[in-house]
This record gives sequence, C-alpha cells and structure tokens, in this order.
Amino acid sequence: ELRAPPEKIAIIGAGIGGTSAAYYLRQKFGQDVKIDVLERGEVGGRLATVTVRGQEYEAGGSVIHPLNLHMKRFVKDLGLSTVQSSGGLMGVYNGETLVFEESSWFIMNMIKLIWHYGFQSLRMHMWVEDILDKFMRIYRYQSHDYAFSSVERLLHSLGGDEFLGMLNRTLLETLQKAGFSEKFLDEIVAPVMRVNYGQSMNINGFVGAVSMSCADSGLWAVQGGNKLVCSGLLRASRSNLIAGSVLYIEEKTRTKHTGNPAKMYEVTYQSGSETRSDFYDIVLVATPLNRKMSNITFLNFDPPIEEFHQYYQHIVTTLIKGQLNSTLFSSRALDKFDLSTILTTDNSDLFINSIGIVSSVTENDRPQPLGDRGYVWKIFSQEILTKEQILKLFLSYDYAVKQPWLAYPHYRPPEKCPSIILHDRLYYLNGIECAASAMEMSAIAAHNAALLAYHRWNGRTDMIDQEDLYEKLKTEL
Ligand SMILES: Cc1cc2nc3c(=O)[nH]c(=O)nc-3n(C[C@H](O)[C@H](O)[C@H](O)COP(=O)(O)OP(=O)(O)OC[C@H]3O[C@@H](n4cnc5c(N)ncnc54)[C@H](O)[C@@H]3O)c2cc1C
Ligand SMILES: CC(C)=CCC/C(C)=C/CC/C(C)=C/CSC[C@H](N)C(=O)O
Repeated sequence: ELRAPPEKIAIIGAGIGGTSAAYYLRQKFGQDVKIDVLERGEVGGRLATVTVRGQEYEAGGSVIHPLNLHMKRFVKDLGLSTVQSSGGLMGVYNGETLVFEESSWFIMNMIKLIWHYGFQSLRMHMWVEDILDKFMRIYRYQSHDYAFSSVERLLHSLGGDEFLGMLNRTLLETLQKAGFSEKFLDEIVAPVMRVNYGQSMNINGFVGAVSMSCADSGLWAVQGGNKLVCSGLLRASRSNLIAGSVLYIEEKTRTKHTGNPAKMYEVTYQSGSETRSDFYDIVLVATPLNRKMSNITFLNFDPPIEEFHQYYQHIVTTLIKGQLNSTLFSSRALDKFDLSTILTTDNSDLFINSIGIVSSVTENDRPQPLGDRGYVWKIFSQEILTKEQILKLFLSYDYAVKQPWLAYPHYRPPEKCPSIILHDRLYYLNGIECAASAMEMSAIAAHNAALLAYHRWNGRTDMIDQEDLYEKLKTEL
C-alpha cells in the first residue's frame, strides 16, 4: 500500500538534470505534489546558446547520440524538432602538420584509415559498440522502475566488474591493454578526448568510451537549442521555477497541517536582495556540489554531509565568424582547404583543443557561410584566446564571442563517485558525472533519483539495488 505523496519537493538547478528530475518526479508522485525548481542562473545550465550576428549557436552541450533514449523521448513528448549534426571532413593537427585527413569518398576514407592504422578503427568501433550495448540496459531497468542507491551499483548492474574496472583505470591503460597501437591512440583517440572533454587519455575508460561514441554517425541536436528541452520539461511537469541561489539546506522538525510533527528540509536561498526559505519533504540537488559551482552549505546534519571537492575542468568555447587561416594547418590556401573540423594531438604547445565550422541552432543542413566573411567557427581551448591567437587562426574576423565554463569533471581514475543518497530524503544527481558527463547521463541520474525517492518514500526496498537484473528481466519476457 502506498503512503500519501509528499507535499513539497525542491529541486536545486534547472539544467537538464534538474528539469528531467521534475518530469520523472511528477510521473511517479502524481499531480498533487508541489515541485519547486530553484535556479540561480538561466534555465538550461550547461545547455546554453550564444548569439553571433543574429543567429544562435550552441555554446555548451551540443550533440546528442542517436541511442540517448531519454533525450529522444523528451524531444518527442515535448513536440520539439531535431537537427542533424553536420558531418564535414575532419583532420588532425599535431602542431606542425595534419597527421590525418578525412576524405569525402567513403572508400578512400576506409583505405586511408587502414593504410594509417590497420584495422584499429574498426576494432575501436566494436569496442565502443560492446560498451554501448551494455549501457543500453539502463533503459530497460528504468522502464521497469528499478533504482540504484549509488553510481557504482548502477554501473555494475549494466556492465558488471568490467564497467567498474573502467572507472578505476585510465583510458590509455585500458586501450593499451586491449592492444591498440600508440600511433592510433595519439593521432585519433587523444584528439577525440581533447575535443570532447578537454583532457588527455588519462581520463577514466568509461568516459573515454562515451567520448569515442561521438564518432558514430547520426548525432543530433534540438532545433532552436538544446536548452528548449529544459524549459519544456519544466512546463510539462508543471513545476514552479524560483529564481534564487540556494545557500543552505538544514533538516528541521516541523508541525504539518495535520498537526503531526515531521522531519523536513529547510532550503534557504537568496533571491535578489532578499533571503528566503521554505520547507520540503524531499530535496534533489541537481548541480555539481563544490564551492566554485554551487556553494551550498549543509547545516546541522548528523552525521555531517561530506564536503565535495571535485575539480571541474576549465574550458572556453569561442565562436568566431571569420576566414580561417588555413595555411596554419596545411600548405593549401582556403579555397583548396576542405576540412570543417580540425582536432589536435596532445601537444602542450597548442593553444586550441579543436576548431570546427558550426551550424546555427535553426540550420538543418550543412552550415552556410554568413555573408562574404566566412563561416562561424567553434573553438575549444583551455584558456581565453588572446587577440593575437585569434589573429593567428583567422585571416580576418568580424565577431568573436567567448564563453568560459567549468565544463565537466577533471577525470583522474580511480574514480570514487559521490553518494546519491546524501541524507534520508536528500538526493544528489551530479555524482554520475564522475563516470561521464553528458546530457543523457544527467537524465539517467534524474530518472534514477526520482525512482529512488519514490521507492524510499513508499518503503519499496525491493525495487532498489536488485542484483542480476539483466537475467531477471530476460526471463520475465
Ligand atoms: C562546453 C561544453 C560542451 C558539452 N558538450 C556536450 C555534448 O555535446 N553532448 C552532451 O551530451 N553533453 C555535453 N556537455 C555536457 C553537458 O552539457 C552536461 O553534462 C549537462 O548539461 C549537465 O547538466 P546538469 O543539469 O546536470 O548540470 P547543469 O547544466 O550544470 O545545471 C545545474 C544548474 O544548477 C544551477 N545552480 C548551481 N548552483 C545553484 C544554487 N546554489 N542555487 C540554485 N541553482 C544553482 C546552475 O546555474 C545550473 O543551471 C558539454 C558541456 C560543456 C560545458
Ligand atoms: C551517454 C552516452 C552513451 C553517449 C553520449 C555521447 C555524447 C554525445 C557525449 C558528449 C561528450 C561531450 C562532453 C562533448 C563535448 S564537445 C561536443 C561537440 N564536439 C562540439 O563541438 O560541441
């Protein structure tokens, strides 16, 4: 028998994690519960666009994998449209020369890859596919309402000791052990890690596999901007958005309107010049917990809630409309230069991680040049680019917009993921980023936290941390 639903739930953060949590909590707890989403910045968080000459471009989370089923479902349920991420040709620059260049002919490309790296790229594709196959089990578990109390248990249920092992070893160790050559790792794998996570092959093997999956075809984005999913989910869940920066969370005993005392969480937040607070039965924290990013203090918890010190990688996205100085990368002049993305090898002398032509959030086709002064290029770098650096990259440019981020965890295996259950009815979503940071990972964490909160509220421990779920659900068919 189910207990009466909670009266009020707070979610801190209106990024994809917080807004999908609102959506799944509404599904589980029904229409009567009041859901407040507290956000101190913009709805969308790390899903954000910037405007270049009147057009919007993704500056944060931009591409979505075709097998990211939560994101797919949100887009469908919210009636949004999608755009395909434009392919274009990719090259890899090592600071002196292009060590690899894609060809527009499929066969030619295959021959080039085999010539350079033997069958390593095919083996890599198979390695990623095997991991994705296991990863996809999460959708089955979640559709049957199963939840996990820790990131490690969730990953173990998907890929057993192999997945936990990937969290504890570097991608480099994992792939060397699997027999990949140094040349392939340096010229293909390391550049993919640099464009996606701004880090070397010393990240954990799991996030390495997630990052390599971006080489698959069929990547897509939301027409109008990925952040539209967040505002759509807030609306669909009929949550109440509160503009405010959460300062403290404290457990207190309150007398409910039934006259009974109950343990609740007091959430104190700054809204403009005012400090306000409210009481909640359940709280979900959907932002990375550290001083630099959220600065939330947990007051008077016994035992105290641990301090989180996870270091997030500083990355700068720069969008520039201009004419590329192609001679920086090759001897060919711009009219003969057909690459639209240039990745870089792990060379500390380079001041960029990658540079590529991007489409605006409304373009559904190949990117178009904006007027006569070239395409819009997206550059990822560790530091803010100086004018001199921009002038090295471009023959001319007429607009540059820079967006710095604390983007994703600085991965340093072995990873110890933060707890999901911080206290009795206080949950933390972003611990999942220690395995891999991506929109879909936040959506998975949100669904899991909503199920976990629901089962724990109703005392349904049988739905939490079930072992051998894969086998159990197979025989259930
Ligand atoms: C440059 C870049 C490129 C990326 N590219 C991709 C990609 O192509 N594909 C992909 O899948 N992922 C990508 N990612 C990762 C993806 O964007 C993130 O994993 C995801 O958006 C995280 O969502 P979240 O809701 O968990 O966190 P966030 O989006 O960070 O949301 C947390 C929210 O909480 C708010 N907040 C923080 N503290 C407080 C407080 N005290 N009180 C109230 N509100 C607070 C913040 O303002 C923020 O809005 C990229 C990230 C970056 C930075
Ligand atoms: C979670 C799974 C199985 C797959 C997600 C794959 C994916 C889309 C990962 C995103 C990785 C990431 C942080 C990319 C950042 S850069 C993206 C893009 N190259 C750009 O130019 O913006």
